[in-house]
Amino acid sequence: MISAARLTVRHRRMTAVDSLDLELGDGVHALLGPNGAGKSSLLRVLATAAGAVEGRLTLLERDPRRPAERLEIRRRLGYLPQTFGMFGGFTVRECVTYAAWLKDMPGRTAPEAVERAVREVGLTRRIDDKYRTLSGGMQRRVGIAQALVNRPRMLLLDEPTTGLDPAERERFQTLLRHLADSTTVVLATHLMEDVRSCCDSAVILHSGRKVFHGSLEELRAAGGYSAVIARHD
Ligand SMILES: Nc1ncnc2c1ncn2[C@@H]1O[C@H](COP(=O)(O)OP(=O)(O)OP(=O)(O)O)[C@@H](O)[C@H]1O
Repeated sequence: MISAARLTVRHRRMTAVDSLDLELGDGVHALLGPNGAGKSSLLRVLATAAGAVEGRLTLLERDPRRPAERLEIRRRLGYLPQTFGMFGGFTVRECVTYAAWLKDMPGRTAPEAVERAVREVGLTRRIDDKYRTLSGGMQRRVGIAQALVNRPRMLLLDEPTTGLDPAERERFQTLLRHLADSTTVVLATHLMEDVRSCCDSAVILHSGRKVFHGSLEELRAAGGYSAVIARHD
């Protein structure tokens, strides 16, 4: 559950997210908008990786400004940033175990959770291979496994399907549909195919402002993504 009121994010003098009001519950929510609209900036704040400068934010009924509550949020969070790197010498298992450790998962449940997450992204055969020996799409899937390992209640994905082959993209969309019942998923993407196949609703940002929030039917009724953007250009 994500609840934001007049949330504002700035990079120096540039306002990346401007006075955003947003309520998101369980389900898969597309976060759309042109390059530079503020999607990644918003996701970083929702992931508690950066602070908002103004406004109110509640994540999973907790206040991320309070250190103890922020820790509780992080334990229940999965975040795949737009770009990420791992130590090339780590194996897939070690990369995902490292994420489990950062999320404070109990040592006795972590190994099984790591294997499950690696299976969910289809990398079981490569689990003991080094990260640097994987293809770009496979490295992306390691990032997805890291985000999934703690069975997060809130899952934030910044362009997760970039570089995935069609079969893996489909597997990923199916996985998100399974998670939708019990997880608040925010999926920043430029791919309308991802939106159509697995999202319940769409939020469109334009120059840091929310210009649309509704179901996919409502988006169609509004003329589709391009029409909404054109009205605000
Ligand atoms: N670290 C930073 N320092 C300064 N400005 C930044 C920084 N990160 C983002 N910005 C600016 O904030 C605005 C929003 O960028 P952001 O990356 O959030 O957009 P986006 O919607 O994710 O774009 P894209 O679709 O290209 O990934 C842009 O104008 C960008 O130049």
